[in-house]
Amino acid sequence: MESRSSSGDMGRIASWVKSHRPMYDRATQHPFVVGISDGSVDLSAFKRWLAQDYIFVKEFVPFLASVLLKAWKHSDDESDMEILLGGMTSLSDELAWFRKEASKWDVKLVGIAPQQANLEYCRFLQSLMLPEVDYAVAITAFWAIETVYQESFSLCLDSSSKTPEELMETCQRWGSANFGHYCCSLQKIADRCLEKASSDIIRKAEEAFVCVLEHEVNFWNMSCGE
Ligand SMILES: Cc1ncc(CO)c(N)n1
Repeated sequence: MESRSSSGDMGRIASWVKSHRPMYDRATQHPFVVGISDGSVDLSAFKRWLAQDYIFVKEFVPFLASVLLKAWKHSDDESDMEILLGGMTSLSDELAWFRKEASKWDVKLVGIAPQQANLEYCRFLQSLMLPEVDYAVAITAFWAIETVYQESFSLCLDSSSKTPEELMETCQRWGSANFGHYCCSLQKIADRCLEKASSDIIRKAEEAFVCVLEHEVNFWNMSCGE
């Protein structure tokens, strides 16, 4: 009998992580994050990341709103809405956390210009907000964006890591088991949508996944000051 998908028992998402492993690892084990986990991170790089990520997360709100709208229109599973709404709540929390963290580090958040890599990433988000972008494509990108941070920062919480105490809160925000659980829920939604998607949509979703990985690497590079 023919298997359910070209990837056999593995969901689409897991099969893409496998087939794009080198790029996935570049995004989730970047020197910036490795530097946090071994304590060698340059604090001026961390501060640059903090201010730039605040700009990014503000753009992430309308992106998530567009995903919510697509779920409302096209999802056949009511629980998607609940999961995404939970994500919206944590974004509101996250923005408040950025302001608190910035004041702790004496980092300015107002009047900061987004750097090139950030601008390009935000532009990519905007392209995914268009109504003609399929729910399956948007939710795949959303899963990927959250998961890169989850994998990255959970590395900094490993028992063998030497993450500086003052950076632990940052790492816990995205690296926690709770956030990991949320990413798994997003993966299940994406896999379910992709199971029913046309080959054209599947191709676009894979492209969006790879684009997210590239933008994430560029974002880390920018934070390192490259
Ligand atoms: C650049 C970037 N990627 C992912 C996340 C996760 O929300 C974030 N805050 N910033």
